[in-house]
Amino acid sequence: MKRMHTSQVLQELLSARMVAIVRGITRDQARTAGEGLIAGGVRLMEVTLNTDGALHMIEGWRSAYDGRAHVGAGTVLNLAMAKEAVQAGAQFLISPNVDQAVISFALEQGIDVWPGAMTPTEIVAAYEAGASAVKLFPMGSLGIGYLKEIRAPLDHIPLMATGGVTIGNIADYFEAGACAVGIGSSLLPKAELESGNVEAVQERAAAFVQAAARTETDK
Ligand SMILES: O=C[C@H](O)COP(=O)(O)O
Repeated sequence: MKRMHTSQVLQELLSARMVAIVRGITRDQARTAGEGLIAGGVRLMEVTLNTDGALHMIEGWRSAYDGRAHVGAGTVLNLAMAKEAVQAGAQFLISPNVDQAVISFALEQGIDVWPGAMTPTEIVAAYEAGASAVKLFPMGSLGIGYLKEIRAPLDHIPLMATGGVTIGNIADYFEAGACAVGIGSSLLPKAELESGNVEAVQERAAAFVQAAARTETDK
């Protein structure tokens, strides 16, 4: 099995411990989001492919924030979408599902792929196929207890908890064993993006970055 445990993007994920997710935003809002996230210290940013103009946003963020953040594609459901995302410059691929063709393609391209899985069988299948981490989704519905139980037999697999992560519960996910979290709506509220308030995005992003940062008590 090919695995990329030493990739720079994975190291960044394990160090920053958070990925900012944008979904369903406009081009103007992507500019506001990008500027605020970067200013707030976010180092991994994902545009979901079910966002109109997602590929342009990935291209735009890549050229605007090169060297400051890694930009990836989310909601990569199949091989065709994976190819488009990589063509646009995506540096990592995230999915809500486990698709072997997407994983194989990412490995061929030397790009990290973090498929979304819920059950132990799906999680192990994704990892055995070569994913460098697995997105545990949807955490908002599964709950912290689920993550804790899954970690017991699967503590060799880095799990990125995604769905329902807020500033109020983010610490619980790390305590339960998440290697990182994916954060969408609570990090980038629609109203803030609609008003173009870069400072508000920056402030919120900085609070999440600080909450995700490793402390001495972390394992
Ligand atoms: O795919 C990930 C989710 O869209 C993020 O969920 P969230 O908005 O609850 O953070």
